[in-house]
Amino acid sequence: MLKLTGNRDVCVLGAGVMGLSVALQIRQALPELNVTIVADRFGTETTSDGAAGLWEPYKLDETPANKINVWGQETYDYLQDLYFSEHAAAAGVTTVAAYQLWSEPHDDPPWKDVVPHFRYLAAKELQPFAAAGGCQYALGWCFTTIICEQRIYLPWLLYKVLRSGVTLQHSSIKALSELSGYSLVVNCTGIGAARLFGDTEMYPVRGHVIRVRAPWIKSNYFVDESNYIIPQSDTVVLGGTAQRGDTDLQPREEDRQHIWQGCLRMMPSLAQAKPEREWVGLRPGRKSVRLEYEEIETEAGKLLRVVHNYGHGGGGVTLSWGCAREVVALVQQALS
Ligand SMILES: Cc1cc2nc3c(=O)[nH]c(=O)nc-3n(C[C@H](O)[C@H](O)[C@H](O)COP(=O)(O)OP(=O)(O)OC[C@H]3O[C@@H](n4cnc5c(N)ncnc54)[C@H](O)[C@@H]3O)c2cc1C
Repeated sequence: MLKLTGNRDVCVLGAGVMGLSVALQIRQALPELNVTIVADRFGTETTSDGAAGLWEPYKLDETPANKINVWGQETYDYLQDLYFSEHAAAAGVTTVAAYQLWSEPHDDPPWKDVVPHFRYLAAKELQPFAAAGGCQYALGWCFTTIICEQRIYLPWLLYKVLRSGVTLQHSSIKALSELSGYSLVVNCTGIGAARLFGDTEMYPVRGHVIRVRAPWIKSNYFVDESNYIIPQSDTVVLGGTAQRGDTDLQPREEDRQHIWQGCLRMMPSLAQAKPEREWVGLRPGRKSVRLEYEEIETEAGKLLRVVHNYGHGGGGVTLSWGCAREVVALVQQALS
């Protein structure tokens, strides 16, 4: 039991994969707290909803490898447990073989011991990819990873959040003084943190994906962090772009061409795939993920206790459960 020094009301600001994971874990670990999720976007309007949900620490810049490995491992283990549970289908969690190919020599990924079955591809295994694309690959590796399909997982998670007693409030926060009624705020605003918290270290990383019908594609493929193929239950996600500082949410023809041509080179059978829809989202880029406690003086001169949890770039799903666990520890410390 927490010995509370203030009221029991905690606000989780944001309803993407981070906000929902945090809200649920606070209620599970600290049931004496009242939790309200405040957000101006829920469900399909969030960045999280557009993500394919592949476990892979992507575009995390200078976030220390040891942090990524701890948060990533905890999330991997949690998702793997879900996969082996009766909830796998309802939660949209599955496992896939992942193949990553590099045209130039490349360092090992720092997270290679987090995933099972990591190994380098032999020359004869690279050969079919090279033949399909009419190119040479210097290196490739494969491993088993998890897809946590966000369009299925987020509604499932929201249901669990509501069942745990969390309240939802649909509003857009313009000033931190609007939150001063809470004993603590967990900041899970993603790209929104730049404006609301004046974080100048944040930058958007624009991502364009195309979803196609190609039910014969069952594995994940990645080339040079440039093009990727991620199977989902109903479609296959083809990517992608990673344009730093670009906030244009409209799909562009040159990106469409880059995605199609790049993915076709990897997997020529995609020429038979039927395009379904496309989407552009902004990854919440930051030099390093921000997960820490801060006391902020609001515009109205009041002290606001905040636990920050944002800036997860292209790996928010991958780190979600592990980050939420660390948030809970910080909340407990701050309120004790
Ligand atoms: C094309 C693309 C593909 C991706 N694929 C993957 C993938 O396969 N695997 C992976 O791990 N990651 C992937 N990502 C990254 C992942 O989507 C993000 O890291 C993750 O969604 C961030 O989650 P979040 O909850 O922090 O932010 P969001 O989902 O953006 O949620 C932010 C929440 O904060 C709320 N908010 C913000 N400001 C305010 C305010 N002032 N007042 C009220 N509410 C506010 C918003 O309404 C929203 O509810 C991908 C991203 C893109 C763009």
